[in-house]
Amino acid sequence: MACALPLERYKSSTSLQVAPSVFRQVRNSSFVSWNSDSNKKNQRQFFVTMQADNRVSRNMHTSSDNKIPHVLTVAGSDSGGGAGIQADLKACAARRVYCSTVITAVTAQNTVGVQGVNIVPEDFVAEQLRSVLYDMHVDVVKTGMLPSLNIVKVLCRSLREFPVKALVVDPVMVSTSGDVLAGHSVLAGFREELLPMADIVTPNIKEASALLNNVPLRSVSDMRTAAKLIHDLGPRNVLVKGGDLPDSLDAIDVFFDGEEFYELCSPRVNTHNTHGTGCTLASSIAAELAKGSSMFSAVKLAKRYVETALDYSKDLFIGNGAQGPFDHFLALKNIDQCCHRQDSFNPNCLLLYAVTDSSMNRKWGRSIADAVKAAVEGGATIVQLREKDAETREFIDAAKVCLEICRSYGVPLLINDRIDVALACDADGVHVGQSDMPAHLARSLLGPEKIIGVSCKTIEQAEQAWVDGADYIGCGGVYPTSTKANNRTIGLDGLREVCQASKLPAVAIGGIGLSNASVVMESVPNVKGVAVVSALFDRECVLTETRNLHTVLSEAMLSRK
Ligand SMILES: Cc1ncc(COP(=O)(O)OP(=O)(O)O)c(N)n1
Ligand SMILES: Cc1ncsc1CCOP(=O)(O)O
Ligand SMILES: [Mg+2]
Repeated sequence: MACALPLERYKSSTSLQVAPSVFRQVRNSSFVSWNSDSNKKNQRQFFVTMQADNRVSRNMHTSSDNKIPHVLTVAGSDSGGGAGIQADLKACAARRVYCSTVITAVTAQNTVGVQGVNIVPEDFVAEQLRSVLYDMHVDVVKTGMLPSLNIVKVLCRSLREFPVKALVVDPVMVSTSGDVLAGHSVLAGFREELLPMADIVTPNIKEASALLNNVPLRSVSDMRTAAKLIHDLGPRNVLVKGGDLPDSLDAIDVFFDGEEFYELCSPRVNTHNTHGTGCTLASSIAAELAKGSSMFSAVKLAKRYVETALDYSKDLFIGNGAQGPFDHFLALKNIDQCCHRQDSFNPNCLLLYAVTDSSMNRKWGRSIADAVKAAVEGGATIVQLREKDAETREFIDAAKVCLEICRSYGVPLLINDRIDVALACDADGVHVGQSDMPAHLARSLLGPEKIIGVSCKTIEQAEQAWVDGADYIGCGGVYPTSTKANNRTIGLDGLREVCQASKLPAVAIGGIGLSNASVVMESVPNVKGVAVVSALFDRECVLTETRNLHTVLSEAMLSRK
């Protein structure tokens, strides 16, 4: 029976003294070393002590402010470093999540194929699981290669003993080179034990077919049927990956949450460096879940990350085989800057969205930087540089200065229309309209971390923005405006209709200012904020106008609660 022990007892308990020697013996000997009597004794002593101290150690972990999201991967090792445990470790590190590992098999593998597989005895898989789960607080477990039915059973037993926040199952069966990694008997374990426990399962076309007694999958419609049938086996969500679907220009994955189907479409990256994409995707989903994302955002973020990494690595040359690995860290080339940027988009920053205008600044004799500084000092929560007639070089220079100002206030800075300028100054993102660069292309150029907003007047456009990987929509013009010529006004009703249907957070734009901001916030409950040009920048004092608008919006938010 587990019991709570005082901290002093924990500190001096034998677990801390026994553990290192136990681990040394494991490292210096073969897997069967546990058969010796003395090791068995040590092992027993180790876990009896760990069990007794379990509550104390868990309390220590959960109370810590420095807790880092933690994924445990249960998978096989790939000596080539592209897939398996190695891909999982890299993906989690790139997504800034701690990753512990339970190795189920050691493969001799490279970019040509799998030359050998050594399955770890199930007792020792159980041993590794105990070592991690007794000691550490694991948020999410992700599974990859589970080469025997007994290993599946051992894992399920551990998961019942140590429930985690989420279980991500990548039902690895065949390597990219076509080598079999899990025999037929494992399928029964997946169907009967593991899948019913899974929060998501991520089969590719071949794996989905194998899980369903080899039904052929040839189209997106077949993938939908398969997703539904796999869902019937028990997992809460299913992602059928369509990368291998023949005759398709785009890569289409089908996500099914038990109620709705979503087709996640992305342009196919033309590269041979795809070894490890399945492992990386599943680990990245696990990482996002560990950080607290909902399932659907975790899937979208993970897909976005994998697509970006593939695109960055398309010309990489590692190994002479047909399918090379990709570089999980290239997207983080600018790792220092990434570290002090916000981790992911926070929709609350849409509350007071200040959009600059060069002609207004000229009229009032201000530089872009002066206008931006006054707006962020006054409480703008996000800034967009909308400099329609600026020269490119001038625009980049001004954007760099504005970025420094915004970063010092922790306010994101986006660039209107100009993806090139956003890249050149490393802005936090872009805002694009229906006739600008499509959001999915902007995403592939900017990478997974940047914020992308899309102007939408219709439900269909909002749906497309979401499919394209945007973070928010700008919806309007709500009221008539003279800032944007020939812009159709959609009114409060149009705003409400689009916002209610949108899966992305929305900000209202067009003719909004002090006099009507609270009406907008009150009449459209799920609008996140207002984007404003003239009410801030076509005024004598930008600071005062922003402060006043901030007060109005804060009050509107309070009255929503
Ligand atoms: C937040 C926000 N929403 C909408 C727009 C308009 O963008 P677009 O339709 O591309 O028109 P231009 O601003 O480029 O004239 C926006 N800029 N910001
Ligand atoms: C850029 C834009 N997109 C739709 S309306 C609009 C202009 C908003 O400007 P203002 O806040 O001055 O009405
Ligand atoms: Mg535009």
